[in-house]
Amino acid sequence: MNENLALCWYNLSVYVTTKKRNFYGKQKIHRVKLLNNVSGIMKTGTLSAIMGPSGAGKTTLLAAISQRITGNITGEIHLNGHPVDKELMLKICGFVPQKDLALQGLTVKEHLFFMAQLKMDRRVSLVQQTRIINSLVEDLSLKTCYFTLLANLSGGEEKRVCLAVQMLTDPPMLICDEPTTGLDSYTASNVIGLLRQLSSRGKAVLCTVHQPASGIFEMFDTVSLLVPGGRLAYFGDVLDAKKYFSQLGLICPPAYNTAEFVVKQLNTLPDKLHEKFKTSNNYTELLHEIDSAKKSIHNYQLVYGMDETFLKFYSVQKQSQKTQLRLLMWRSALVLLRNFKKILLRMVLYMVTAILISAPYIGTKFNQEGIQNIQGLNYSVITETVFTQSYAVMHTFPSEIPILLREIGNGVYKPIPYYISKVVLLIPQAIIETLLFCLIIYCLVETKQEINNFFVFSTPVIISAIASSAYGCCISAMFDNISVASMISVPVDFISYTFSGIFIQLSTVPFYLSWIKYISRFYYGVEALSILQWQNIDNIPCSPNPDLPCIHTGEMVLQNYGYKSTNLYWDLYSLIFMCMALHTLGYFFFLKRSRAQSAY
Ligand SMILES: Nc1ncnc2c1ncn2[C@@H]1O[C@H](COP(=O)(O)OP(=O)(O)OP(=O)(O)O)[C@@H](O)[C@H]1O
Repeated sequence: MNENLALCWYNLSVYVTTKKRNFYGKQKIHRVKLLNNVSGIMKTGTLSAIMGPSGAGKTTLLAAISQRITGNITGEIHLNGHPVDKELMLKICGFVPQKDLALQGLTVKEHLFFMAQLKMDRRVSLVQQTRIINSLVEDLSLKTCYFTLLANLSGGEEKRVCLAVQMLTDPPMLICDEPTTGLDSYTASNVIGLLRQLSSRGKAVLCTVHQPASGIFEMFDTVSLLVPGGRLAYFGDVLDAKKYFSQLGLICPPAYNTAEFVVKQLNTLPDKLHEKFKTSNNYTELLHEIDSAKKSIHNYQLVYGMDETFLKFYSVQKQSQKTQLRLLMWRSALVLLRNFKKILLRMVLYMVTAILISAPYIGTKFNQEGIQNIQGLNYSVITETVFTQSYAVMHTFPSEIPILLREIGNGVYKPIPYYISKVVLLIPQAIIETLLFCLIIYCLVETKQEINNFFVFSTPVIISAIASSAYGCCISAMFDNISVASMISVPVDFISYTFSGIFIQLSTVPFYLSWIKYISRFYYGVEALSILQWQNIDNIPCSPNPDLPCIHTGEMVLQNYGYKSTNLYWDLYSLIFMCMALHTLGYFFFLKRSRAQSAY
């Protein structure tokens, strides 16, 4: 990229709304200003820094400039004189976040190829992709960790992998949030050296640095200094910063780290430094520079209403949603297989539970006493299945959500292929686990009088399992916090299983509560299993004691629990409908969150 690009931001402010409760529990909405009229500029061939105390608003400024924030932004952002929109910024500006999020079960090679296929133009062949990846691996010294799992990378390697991912599309601008945090001074210097190289090759690079070690600060060309409240305290050449501070009477002692000195002043005199800067020559120069950068508009031609410089980024053809789905399924399956031990442990625990559940019912006779036992077993089978499948998804899905919301926010793929890939992988998992679970119970307990086919016995259980994993998906898409999801789920589940028909004769439930059974995952499963168990049975032996009541037929058993023998297909179809409704709801919650989430 040889063109001279200039991205300038003028009087940029960012607001967010926060909710606070007062002493009486009344909710008040506050509008908080995170950035306060900040201006600055970044240009091709320069390495710029943003520095300031923790919480000053450095990350917020980067996110606002790169248009990856969802808060309310005011002010102007111009690229070569044109107001720049989010779509273009996502395409031309790579963003390396402070904490990279990626599925840790992939190796560096797998992660780079996965990202290359989704981020690059789909017309780029695999051979070309490999060539680009190899050259990035060489440039960023990633050869030694090319086959290492992301989970095992060192801090410096992690930053370089993240940089490589952003470099795949060769964006002319690169924004890095604290690329040196957590690194020793040698590695930090290497990372900044790398960014320096990229800027000298014609990229505009901007990054935040917390407190750079001596020598690192001087590697930057320009610096923006922020004080708490997101206010600008300096913008200008790094080498002039020391002079500027000494003009204010703040003299950096000899042999003292300039960056450390500057940050100390920002912490101790925030208001004074902000006020002084607004009346300084540096600020006037900055405004003048922004003004002339805006006027460079005349040098660029518009083609189809777009700046011709960026036409190639607009014409990038992303992978189709079908290919995105295939790639996402490949990634999820790989991570799943790498977690083989966890899956095995889960499977073993599930099978042990099946044995423990069956144990009290082994030897159950088909007589009056056996009725309660068989119904108890039906209830245990469905309850265990519903809980296991719901809570397994509720605990695995949220851990991935921050990663994929960021990937979706950065335009790597669309929400729908991700959601489908997740569901498509969850279904076979639920089927296999439930089949093995049912097999153990079917073999250990003699409930085969009527259910003489194992697959008939397991069908309602499997459908309950699939509907329950849909419930888990829906709840975890709804809440970003697993503890809130669990808190909501516990009373919902408690009410649902109360209406399964085991604890209460369903026909005696008052009409204003009877609807609850229709939203109970437990009710449909237990009723379906009971119908399969008892339908067509008319020879249940009575107790030898003539004083005890006798239930002769299966129909009577069903009536006793408030179930209807004609409801079998209604139960199964209701579970299928519930599954589809929960996934649709889950997808919409997921979509809503992906739109509201900042992509940094
Ligand atoms: N969504 C939000 N709602 C409310 N406050 C927020 C939100 N995002 C950030 N803040 C607040 O804005 C301030 C600036 O945050 P930011 O992350 O930009 O700081 P920073 O300078 O990058 O800090 P650090 O160096 O510690 O990473 C902080 O006080 C933070 O708590």
